[in-house]
Amino acid sequence: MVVEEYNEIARHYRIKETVGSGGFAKVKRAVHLPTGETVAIKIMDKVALGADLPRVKTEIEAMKNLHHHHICRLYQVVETSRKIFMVLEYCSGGELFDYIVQRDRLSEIESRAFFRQIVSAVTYMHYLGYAHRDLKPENLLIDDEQNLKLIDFGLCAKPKGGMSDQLYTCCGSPAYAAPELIAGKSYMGNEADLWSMGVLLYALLNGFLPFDDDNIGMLYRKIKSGKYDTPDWLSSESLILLKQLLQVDPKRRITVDELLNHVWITKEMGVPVEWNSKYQTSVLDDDVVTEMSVHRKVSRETMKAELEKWNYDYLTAAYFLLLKKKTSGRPVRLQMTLDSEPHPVVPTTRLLSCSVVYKETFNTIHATLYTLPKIIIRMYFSESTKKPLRKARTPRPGKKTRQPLARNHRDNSLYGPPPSEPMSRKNYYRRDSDGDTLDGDVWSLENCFPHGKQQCPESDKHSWTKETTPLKNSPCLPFTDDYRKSLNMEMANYESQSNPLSPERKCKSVDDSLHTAHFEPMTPSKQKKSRMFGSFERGLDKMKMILTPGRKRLGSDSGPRKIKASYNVSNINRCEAALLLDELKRIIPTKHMEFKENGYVVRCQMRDDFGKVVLDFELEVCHGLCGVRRKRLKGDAFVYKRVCEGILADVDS
Ligand SMILES: Nc1ncnc2c1ncn2[C@@H]1O[C@H](COP(=O)(O)OP(=O)(O)OP(=O)(O)O)[C@@H](O)[C@H]1O
Repeated sequence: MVVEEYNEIARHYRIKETVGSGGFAKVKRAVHLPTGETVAIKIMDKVALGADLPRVKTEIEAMKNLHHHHICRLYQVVETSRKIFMVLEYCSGGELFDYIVQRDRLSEIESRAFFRQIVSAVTYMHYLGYAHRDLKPENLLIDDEQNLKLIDFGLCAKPKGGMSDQLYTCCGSPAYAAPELIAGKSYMGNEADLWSMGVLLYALLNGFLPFDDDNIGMLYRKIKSGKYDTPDWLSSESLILLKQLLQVDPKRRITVDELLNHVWITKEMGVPVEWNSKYQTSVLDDDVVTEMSVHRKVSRETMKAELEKWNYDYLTAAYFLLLKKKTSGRPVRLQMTLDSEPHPVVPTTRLLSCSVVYKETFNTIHATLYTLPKIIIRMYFSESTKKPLRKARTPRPGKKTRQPLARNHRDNSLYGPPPSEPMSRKNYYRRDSDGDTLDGDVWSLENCFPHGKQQCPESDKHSWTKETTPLKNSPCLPFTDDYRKSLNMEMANYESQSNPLSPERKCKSVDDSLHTAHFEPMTPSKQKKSRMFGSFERGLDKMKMILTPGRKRLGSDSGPRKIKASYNVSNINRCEAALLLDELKRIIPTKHMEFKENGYVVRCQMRDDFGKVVLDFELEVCHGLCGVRRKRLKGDAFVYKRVCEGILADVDS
């Protein structure tokens, strides 16, 4: 039963809303019940991961070794027969990308404050022998104290021979990729990271990318040339540092050691970047151990011995979260007893990190007793709207299949009607990422490196499945009320998610980046090429709508939501919500996107020619000054930005 997949995690966490999703995962906010602390839970489906499962292992292993105040902390890992849950430090401030979007570009002072944190995290990683290989503003989250936390270690590499070892796998996001990497040469992970940091710094200071082009070939040429615009507002020190970072010859590129003390980095602060971790893991905290031992009714020594196993189980999570409370000056108190008794998870594989002993003992008993699911599972699609599904093209294992270059073409057939091959109910459930009727081989984290050798897997070895859209004939189907309710449901809502986790690739190899070439070129008038994000905001600002009173929206009797100003809300003057919504709905299909409407929320999805959802975001018309809340759920941030700009430019025209 699907329910069982969540039992283990539900013992200690109350799951809340989805806060993001990537190629691999859906990320939910959750509350850790024993401490009351908020966490993020990254949920991955093993079948959907397929051959990318080793990347998850890479990420978990790296996060277990990396303990730094600017690296997102891993608290717990739960592996069930079909799911992997990573419980992570929650970053409430969103992505650095969105932060820049809101501000057009950052001041030099603010850029420096953020960049120092990035330098600190990356230097720490490099000293521990790790290269991140996917540094970009989407992978830097902001916590509630405005500190950056680096995430997404699925592509990181820890060369056996240390940083001097050459790497060969071409991965990461193309706009941030170093010239030696896109040239297909061997490269050094740390040098490639420094190039990406140059791109990042440029984006912070300017609000657009140094190398950008709709055409991937052209983008590569620009990167290899190392030539970029230097706007007037850049100080001479900034220009020097950018030049040192964006050196085409990796051997002439600045090193992290030089960076720590760089004149731009230390300007106005006077001190070099402190890269040593502020976290202490070699000695356990006495107060936390005492609190936990009292609750577990064991001696402090026993408690210490359990914690020192660093199993990344519920005990590790409780330890880290109590420690977090302590460091932020709050009482080190558990609000409920730490329950060691497992729920009846019936894993086909051993958990990666949880104590296996108790699981094996109790699983047998509970598997027998546990018959009634505790929660109701809803399917939000009614029969009439259930989408016909089909299996997407399945690249043959072993055969390296690249995403077709055709994505470069601006050919509508790429977005043509989704394949209509119907899928049986059985198959429907079979491919549901949160479903329990999936069959076939399910790998575990333990057996995903059969030869004990970590490889960057060829992500194209998936058996892709896709969900065709009910929008084929009708571009505007409202969500049902059930779905609306389900948005607020906690456990029961997993089955009713509108967008089951799709097995999108994690490794955005350079060829993969052709996703970015999907979009119509902007006409000169629409092209605000020099700006990375601002046009989106401006486009919204310029929307003028005619006032029409009192129109009601399906499923939104109460009208648009009132939302406070936030980093992802754009205010628009002089408009009426209903008309703004109509206009958005008119424009979105012209961008070859599907959408679903739920009240004043329009969820937009774009698929590639395999039918895979490559971009997924929400636009919500809000009340007040009339604003649009935007939320990227999935897909490349720059593609998202371009699509949104395109929509708004059309609304504006
Ligand atoms: N710890 C966190 N706190 C808050 N939000 C988070 C956290 N981790 C991830 N997210 C959100 O979820 C999104 C997806 O997470 P992540 O990048 O780890 O998933 P992924 O499947 O590995 O993504 P990708 O395909 O980009 O590699 C992030 O971009 C971010 O918006």
